[in-house]
Amino acid sequence: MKHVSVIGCGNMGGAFVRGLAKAGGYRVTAIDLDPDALEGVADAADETTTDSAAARDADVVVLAVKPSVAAAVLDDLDLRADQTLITLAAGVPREFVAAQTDANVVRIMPNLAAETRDMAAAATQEGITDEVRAILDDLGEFVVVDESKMDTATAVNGSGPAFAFYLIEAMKDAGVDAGLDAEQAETLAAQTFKGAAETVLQDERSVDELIDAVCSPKGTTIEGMDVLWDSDADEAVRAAVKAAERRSRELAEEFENE
Ligand SMILES: NC(=O)C1=CN([C@@H]2O[C@H](COP(=O)(O)OP(=O)(O)OC[C@H]3O[C@@H](n4cnc5c(N)ncnc54)[C@H](OP(=O)(O)O)[C@@H]3O)[C@@H](O)[C@H]2O)C=CC1
Ligand SMILES: O=C(O)[C@@H]1CCC=N1
Repeated sequence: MKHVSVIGCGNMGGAFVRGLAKAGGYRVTAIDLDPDALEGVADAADETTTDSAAARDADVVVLAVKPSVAAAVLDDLDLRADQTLITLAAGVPREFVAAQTDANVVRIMPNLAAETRDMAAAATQEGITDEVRAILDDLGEFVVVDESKMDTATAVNGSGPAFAFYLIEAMKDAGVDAGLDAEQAETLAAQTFKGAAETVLQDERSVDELIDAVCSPKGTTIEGMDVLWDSDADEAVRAAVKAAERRSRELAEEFENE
């Protein structure tokens, strides 16, 4: 059984802890300075502690604190060369982390769906091991990218859930405005996004072919698609991704200047 310690059990670290607990086969230690954060993962973790020294007992340590406190946490950690440290802080270069620990370091960009084991993650080739691959497999889907692509991955799959939540809400609101019950509209909108995503992942057809499959001749969908094709909706999504990517680059520059 692999022993994984998660340092920082807020939104992302907490999702990691709960996802690993659901996957099974892991001993999970949750580490956070905030007792409320530990309370939030107490049901899922095998043990909780405020003492970061506990990370020395793990095979794999997940550093899930804010980029601004990563350096201070690393300063206190005294990991061994036979341990792997997964860093997931946005904009924090792998080399910055590797320079402060003896552990093998891999940088990943995960997302909140670690909790339901539907995570999309990007990982650097450098530092990836079979045990890291197994963890990422257990929490969803992952791709290996060159670290130069990490700012883009941060925007697409790290920030991406927020963009998808926004689109689901827009679909839900449209249903509510037209008279659907709010709870039912949320179920229909969210399940539609989930089903569409699953279809894209599993179906051999391209997205254009799938759109075509939904558009019956002279039917309803083509009327809605004409509105979308004539709009700037795709431009707005691109602009959101670009803005998040730019911020990831800015964060990285702050670390490169340290
Ligand atoms: N949120 C997301 O969807 C994603 C986040 N990330 C990355 O994950 C990291 C964490 O983000 P997020 O989970 O949103 O942040 P949160 O603030 O929700 O969680 C961070 C947690 O770390 C705790 N913490 C602070 N200092 C220490 C310390 N020295 N030792 C142990 N724990 C500490 C915080 O406690 P306190 O609140 O008391 O400070 C908090 O509970 C960031 O680097 C972010 O870039 C990556 C992908 C997606
Ligand atoms: O907003 C952020 O900075 C973090 C990184 C990706 C998702 N959340």
